[in-house]
Amino acid sequence: MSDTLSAPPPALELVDATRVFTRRGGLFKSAGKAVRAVDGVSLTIRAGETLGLVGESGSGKSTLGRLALRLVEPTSGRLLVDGRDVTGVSKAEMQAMRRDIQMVFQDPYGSLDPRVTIGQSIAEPLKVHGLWDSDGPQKVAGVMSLVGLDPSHADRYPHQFSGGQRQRIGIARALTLDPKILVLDEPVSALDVSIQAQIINLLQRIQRERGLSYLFIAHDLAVVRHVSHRIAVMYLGKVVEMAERDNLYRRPLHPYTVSLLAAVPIADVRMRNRRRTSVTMGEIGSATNVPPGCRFHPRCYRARLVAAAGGVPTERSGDALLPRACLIDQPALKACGGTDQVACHFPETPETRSEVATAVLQDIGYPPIRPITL
Ligand SMILES: Nc1ncnc2c1ncn2[C@@H]1O[C@H](COP(=O)(O)OP(=O)(O)OP(=O)(O)O)[C@@H](O)[C@H]1O
Repeated sequence: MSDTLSAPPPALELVDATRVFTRRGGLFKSAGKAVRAVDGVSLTIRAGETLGLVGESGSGKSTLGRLALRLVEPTSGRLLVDGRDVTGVSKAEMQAMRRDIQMVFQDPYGSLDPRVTIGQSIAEPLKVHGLWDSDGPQKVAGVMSLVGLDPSHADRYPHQFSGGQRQRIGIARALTLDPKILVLDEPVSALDVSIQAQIINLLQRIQRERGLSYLFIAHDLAVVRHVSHRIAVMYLGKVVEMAERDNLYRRPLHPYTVSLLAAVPIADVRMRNRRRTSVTMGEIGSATNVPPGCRFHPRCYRARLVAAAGGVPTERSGDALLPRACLIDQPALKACGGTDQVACHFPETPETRSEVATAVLQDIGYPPIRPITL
């Protein structure tokens, strides 16, 4: 059977989704400037799968998660749920559709009213959606048991629970309406490692039992590797690489992914002795002043490798000599914002396959980037 026939149907699709914010607040230099928090992102979450979403702080992950629920409205682009275009539907229709997509936040304490019992909090979505009836208490007890909470504790208050238990309450709340999709925004980041494992096991068990789809947003690459079927990597509003989990970790193609996975300073070939230096990664670029061309180019070790090896037209940008193609917008750069596993636009040059490139990649613990045809 072909992949197309056997692949599970899409549960959620974002098509060319963009969200632009205008910074408020006169005190900051960036005030009044536009931030393209999500910039032309297309992705699909298939039924029953976990799509991991990684990237540094400020890369647009939370905004993308909120776009999926239309908690923030897209500036442009489309949102499809179960194949149905819900981009332009009314607020009331969208509210009804939210039964199918729910969100779990990093800080469940922040989203739980300290004056309200956890039973009432878990029941709230049923009440908001007009679904509270005589079966309500049983549903609340059922969902509490599902997440490993004792239903007899329904009349307790949030402060009477530990961090891990509060995250279970947050998950129970999200499950009350029996959704098909959960957007999990850093759901374990605030928890101790041992508790993280329990919550992840819980989420995986619920996914198996209920066939849920997850968009799992996280900084922690080890956690994302553990939970995801596929992974999307975001940088300054763009998805720069998306791949099956094992492909991404074994053979990252985008220099940003390589740098993220390496998470160690990368050898800078400009230094003849290849001494370790952190210049390659540096800080994430400015969201209000996105670099032209490939937006990762100011931090890209590979652009420097190519420029250092010669043979391509180069240009000076700041303190670095970089391939001109990295600095200008051209159709080939689309590969950097593509939706399948993609590389930057230099995969086929001899320079990227040079001994130096190989040495650098080995140095940071990854096999050389294999050439692909764009
Ligand atoms: N409501 C808003 N108004 C203005 N700018 C915003 C707003 N929300 C997000 N941004 C900006 O959009 C960009 C992406 O932010 P977002 O929170 O989506 O990133 P993130 O990858 O989730 O980061 P983090 O991991 O820190 O949550 C940032 O530059 C942020 O400052």
